[in-house]
Amino acid sequence: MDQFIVPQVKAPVNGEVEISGAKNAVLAVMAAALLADGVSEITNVPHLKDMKTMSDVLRVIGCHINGGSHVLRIDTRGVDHLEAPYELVKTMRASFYVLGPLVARFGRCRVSLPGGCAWGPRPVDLHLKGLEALGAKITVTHGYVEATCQGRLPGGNFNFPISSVGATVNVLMAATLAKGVSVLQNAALEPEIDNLIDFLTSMGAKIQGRGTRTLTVQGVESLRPGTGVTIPDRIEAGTFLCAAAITRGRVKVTRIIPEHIASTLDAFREIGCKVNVGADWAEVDARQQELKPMSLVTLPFPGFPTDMQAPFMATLLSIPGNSLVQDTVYNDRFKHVAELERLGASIQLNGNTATIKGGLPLEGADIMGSDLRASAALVLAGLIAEGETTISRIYHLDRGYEDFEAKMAKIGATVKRFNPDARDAE
Ligand SMILES: CC(=O)N[C@H]1[C@@H](OP(=O)(O)OP(=O)(O)OC[C@H]2O[C@@H](n3ccc(=O)[nH]c3=O)[C@H](O)[C@@H]2O)O[C@H](CO)[C@@H](O)[C@@H]1O
Ligand SMILES: C=C(OP(=O)(O)O)C(=O)O
Repeated sequence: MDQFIVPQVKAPVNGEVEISGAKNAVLAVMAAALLADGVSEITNVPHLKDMKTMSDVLRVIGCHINGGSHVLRIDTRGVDHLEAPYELVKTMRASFYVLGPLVARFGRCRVSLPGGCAWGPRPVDLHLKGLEALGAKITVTHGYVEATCQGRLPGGNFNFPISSVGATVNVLMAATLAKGVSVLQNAALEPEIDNLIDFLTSMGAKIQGRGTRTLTVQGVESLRPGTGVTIPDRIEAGTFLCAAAITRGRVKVTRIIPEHIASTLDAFREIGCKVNVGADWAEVDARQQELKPMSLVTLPFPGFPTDMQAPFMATLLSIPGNSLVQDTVYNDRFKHVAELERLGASIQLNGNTATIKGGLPLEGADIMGSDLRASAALVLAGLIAEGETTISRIYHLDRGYEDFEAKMAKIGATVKRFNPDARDAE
C-alpha cells in the first residue's frame, strides 16, 4: 500500500494550483446517466479512484464506459443487471446513488447498503424514506435494499427532516421519471446538487427551484442521454489554500467558482489571512501575517463545509491560542485528532467540539489516514512538523485529490509517494 513521506517545508509555500472537477459532483451525474437509454457525456472529470469505483458499479449493471482526457462517456444501452453488489458499494458510499435511477427507470433493483463507515454511522434512512414517499416499495434484507414499483413511480412530496446531499441526489433523480409532480422540501443546497440539476435538465427533466430548498419536479415518461460539465472541486481548492495559511505562504487556486468557497474564504479572513478573489480564482496570502485563533462551526451549504473541517483544523494548529472546531454535520468526524496528536498537537475533544491549543511545535512521526479529508489534514500538518512525517493508508486521499503530489510540488511542497511493499520485495 502506498504511503506519503512529507518533509518539513523549507520555505513557506508559494504558487498557483489549477483545481480539478469535483468528484462529489461527478459521482451523482454518473449515476444519473442510468435514467436514459444511450450515451451520456461528462466533461471536466477528475482522474480519481472514486471515478473508477463508480465506473465499476455501472459496468456491473451493464453500462459501457469510455472517454478521453477528463471526459467520460457512459453508454447505458446494455443495462441488464439491476443490482449493485456489496463488494463495490462497501468501498464507496456514493455507489448507493444507483438506487433512485434504477427503480425509477426499471421498476426494480437491488443495491447493497453502503458499509465500512469512514468515521462513524452514516445512515441512508432518508434516501429510503424519500423514495417511499415517491411510491417505491422498499425492503431491506441480508444487507441489501430492494426497491420496486408497479410501472412508473407515482411521485409524491417529501420534506427532508435534515439537509442531506446524498438523499437529495437519490430522491431527485427518481422523481424525474415519476408519473406525477413531486415536491422535495428542505433539499440540500450544495453546488453539487445544482450541477446534477443542470445535467438532469440536459436530459429533458423538468425541475423548478434550482438553488433553493424546494425542488418541484414534473416527472416525464422518458429522458434522453445528457451532457454535463463538472463544477470545480471546492474542497480541493480549500485544501490547497490551507497549505498557504499553515506555512504562512501564498497560494492562488484557479479555475474555481469563488462563490462555492465563500464560507471557507471567510474563515481564512477571520484568522487574519489576506484573501484576494477574481472571477475564477482566489488567493490566500499569509506571508508576514500574524494569524489568530477562531471558532469554526460546520454547517450545510452555504455554511462552512464539514469536508474542510479536518484540513482547517490542521491549519489552526499553527496559530497560537485556543481555537474551537465544532462539526454539526457529522458529529463524530474526528478520526484525524488522534493522528494529529501523534505529531504533538494538543486537541481536546468533547462531543462534536474540538478545542485546539495552537502554536505548539509539531514533530514528524508515522501516522495513518483514516478517511479522505483526514488524510489531507495529516499532509498539511506534516508540512510544518519538524523532520519527516510518514503517512500510511493514503488510498483514502487518492479517492479525492487528482495529481496531489504534482500540485503540491507546484507550490513548493514535497510530498513523496512510496510503496514499502515494493521496497521490501527488492
Ligand atoms: C459523495 C458525496 O457527495 N459525499 C458528501 C456528502 O455525503 P452524504 O451525502 O453522505 O452526506 P449527507 O449530506 O447525506 O449527510 C448530512 C447529515 O445527514 C445525515 N443523514 C444522511 C442521510 C440519511 O439518510 N440519514 C441521515 O441521517 C448524516 O448522518 C449527516 O449527519 O455530503 C457530506 C456533507 O456535506 C460530505 O461530507 C460528503 O463529502
Ligand atoms: C466524505 C467524502 O466522500 P464520501 O461521502 O464519498 O465518503 C468526501 O468527499 O470528503
